[in-house]
Amino acid sequence: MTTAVQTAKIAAHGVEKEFPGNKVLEDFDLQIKGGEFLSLLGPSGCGKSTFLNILAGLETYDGGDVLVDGKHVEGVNKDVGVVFQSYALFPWLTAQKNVEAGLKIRGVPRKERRDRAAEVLRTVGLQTAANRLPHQLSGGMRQRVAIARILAYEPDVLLFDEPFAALDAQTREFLQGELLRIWENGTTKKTVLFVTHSIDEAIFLSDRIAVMTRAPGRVKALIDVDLPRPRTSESRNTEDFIHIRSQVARILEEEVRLGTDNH
Ligand SMILES: Nc1ncnc2c1ncn2[C@@H]1O[C@H](COP(=O)(O)OP(=O)(O)OP(=O)(O)O)[C@@H](O)[C@H]1O
Repeated sequence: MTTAVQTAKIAAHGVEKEFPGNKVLEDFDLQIKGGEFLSLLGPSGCGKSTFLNILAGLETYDGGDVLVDGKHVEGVNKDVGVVFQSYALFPWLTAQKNVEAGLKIRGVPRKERRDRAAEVLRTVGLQTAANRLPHQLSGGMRQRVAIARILAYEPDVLLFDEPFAALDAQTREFLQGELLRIWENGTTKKTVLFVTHSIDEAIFLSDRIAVMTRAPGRVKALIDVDLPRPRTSESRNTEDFIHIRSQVARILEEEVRLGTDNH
């Protein structure tokens, strides 16, 4: 194992994963530094979610190494926060209680649960909606509750699996900005893996983008996103942004075309 693998916050080395009759990950290598925001892009079905689930301990793997803080991932890792596309909120609990539920599982005492939930709901701009049930919230608000729920227990590592994919374009851009604000203002920078299909979303948010091959997936290219922070909606119109977009699109298109040529 190389030194880089040992010192990275997240390290995947030679990861193999096969579902029955379906090789999904093959020789998958990726290192993410502590405090880095990395997005994972790739053709549909290339194994992005599978890798994220492996990191969260929700899925097993067949070979290679997957390490967080130098330790092999074995079983569900409570120090890792995951936000999925579907909000996964308890429909019968208010926003406040949904956030508290995550803390309860971790054994946080009641008073502290209440205070911390109120604080993170403020952080995501939902203080006035704390007593509403999920069906009384918009999609964007529900996803903010899901983000608040993981922020409440302060994991070092945040994993996002297309969290904004179900939202309208305007809400999506708004929440991208909000997520960056929260991440950039955190007292300790969290390490983020963000799975998305949107090239623009990946560029706007990330320090680096990993582009995967079609299945069986491995990392095909790593692209640095050297846009200054804090980023604003203006960042999206800069020459650098547009240049990175065409670079990433070219790599992705090549992979998708190779896939169709084979069928
Ligand atoms: N639990 C499972 N059992 C069997 N096959 C699975 C399972 N989970 C995923 N797969 C298959 O593994 C492959 C990779 O799926 P995965 O969801 O990781 O891809 P993805 O890159 O996230 O795709 P998308 O971009 O379309 O969301 C797909 O062919 C999928 O059908």
